[in-house]
Amino acid sequence: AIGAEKSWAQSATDLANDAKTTDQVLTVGLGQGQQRFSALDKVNTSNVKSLVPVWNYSFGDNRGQESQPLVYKGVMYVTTHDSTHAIDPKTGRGIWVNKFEYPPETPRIVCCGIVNRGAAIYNGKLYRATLDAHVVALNMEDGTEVWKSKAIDYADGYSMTMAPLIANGVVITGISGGEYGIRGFIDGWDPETGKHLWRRYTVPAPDEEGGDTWPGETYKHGGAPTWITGTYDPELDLVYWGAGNGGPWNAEFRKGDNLYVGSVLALKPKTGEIAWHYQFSPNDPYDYDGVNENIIADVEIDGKMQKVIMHADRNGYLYVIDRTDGKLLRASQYINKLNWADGIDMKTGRPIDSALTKKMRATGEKIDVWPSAFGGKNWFPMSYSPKSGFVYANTLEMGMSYKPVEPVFKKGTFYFGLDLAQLQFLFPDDGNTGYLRAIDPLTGDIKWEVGSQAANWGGTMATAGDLVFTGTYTGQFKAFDANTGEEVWSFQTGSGIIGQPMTWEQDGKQYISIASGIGGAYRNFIPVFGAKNVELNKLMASVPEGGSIWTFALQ
Ligand SMILES: O=C(O)c1cc(C(=O)O)c2c(n1)C(=O)C(=O)c1cc(C(=O)O)[nH]c1-2
Repeated sequence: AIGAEKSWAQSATDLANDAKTTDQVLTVGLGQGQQRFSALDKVNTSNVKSLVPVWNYSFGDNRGQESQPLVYKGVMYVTTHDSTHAIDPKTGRGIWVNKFEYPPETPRIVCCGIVNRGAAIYNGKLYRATLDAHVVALNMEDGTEVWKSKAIDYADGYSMTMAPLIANGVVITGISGGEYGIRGFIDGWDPETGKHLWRRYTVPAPDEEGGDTWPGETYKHGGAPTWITGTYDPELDLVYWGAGNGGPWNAEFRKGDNLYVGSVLALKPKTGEIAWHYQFSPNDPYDYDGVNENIIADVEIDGKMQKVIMHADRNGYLYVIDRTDGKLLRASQYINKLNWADGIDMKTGRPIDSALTKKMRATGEKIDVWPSAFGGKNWFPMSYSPKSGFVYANTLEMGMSYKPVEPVFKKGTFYFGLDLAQLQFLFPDDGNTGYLRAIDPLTGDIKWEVGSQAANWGGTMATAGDLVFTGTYTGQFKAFDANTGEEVWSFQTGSGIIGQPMTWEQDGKQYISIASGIGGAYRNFIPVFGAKNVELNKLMASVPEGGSIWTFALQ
């Protein structure tokens, strides 16, 4: 049988080396630091024109496909919202499928897309989360369930879409539900038994540190969801995990900084203890979340090598932060239009409220704010190439009309405190709702950009072959020259792409994979809150559903 000789030796060392070992991909992000950079250069700018599909595997599922596949010892593992698949990565033949059910009412408490973003693997088991807020371990050999542990009751507005993270022998998971007035947290689990080890609330109780940043009982529905997988630095033994928007969005009913809304937390993986935090958007009135990925890199800044994380926040600023202590090193605007703030105060690390935000806070008047609640970049991860020194990000150019009103908490329903009848997405005159951008993380300079009418909603991957791969909403999987932005290859995958590219090598050949299958928040919300953009809606409606995974190699 395929993979029968496996020793299941993947360990903490294998995980730490994942970015270097090109014959396997053990982690979402192509390494614990999630640079999404591959050292493979067999496919490069001079031969990428000969990239052709090797196989296509159907999930038999019409939901959005956001999962990044993993490859270990000649088997590919990929997740959907309700199934996990093991596939022979050379032929696309299925090996096993684990299909599971969640209560049919679950989608009602999922804000943005019936999706799953991937799995983690460790010591012979594959870990994933379920939409109804469970964590599951599967036997990698045959897909049977080893354990299943409940994180929390989905009926209270909690769900799970992220991939788990393995750090220092602990399975770590976050939670979704920021639109439903949850109280966010991060959990640690025992990988062998599924025993719950610790919970770190991302909204502190009144008697905990940071508890005084929440008035009265507001912390109970304070949000700060943790729906994007964190990164791990084994040397510092710190996990970097984002905490999202406040509940309700309307911040006048929770005056204060509201820790740890819109923040990155540095956690000790064994205990969940907080080593430091940095808050991107104190009080966050606009659903700017703070959950986006934190890429680990070592870069020269001010004449010395520094251990940093890079983070393109939904609030429109790209941050470089010292990952040893949380000190802000750089912050630069990475989108065209931003009017909620006048910049970041480099001394305090805090954004400076613009006159517009001050007016909204003082009067409660309707405003047109940029970026929109989707942010300058949503969940779809950027990549960082240590070769070029640039990050490659799919960015968004949208604003929103925003009218705060008094919030009403009702279990399992949207907790916004906004007049939804007046919530509208706003679009730039030139018709580009998003750009793929090569950005210098230290200056914010944009080296090149490629605009799209329907914004790209998937991740990017950079390679040593000087290529950047990403997919489009309308279904083309594309490669760009990392240095010039020239489109050098394209293939239509049949449905829209909102997945995360990955690559590995097997028997001397480089393979590149991407899931195709439209869905996610852009699909769900643009037709409702962006209905005035008739052309965009027509284009988006023309994209057929259909979940599958494609794998490519040189002819
Ligand atoms: O606050 C949350 O808990 C939460 C969860 C999720 C999710 O789990 O997918 C999204 C968001 N928020 C969100 O704000 C958002 O824009 C978003 C986009 C998507 C997607 O899959 O396209 N998910 C989510």
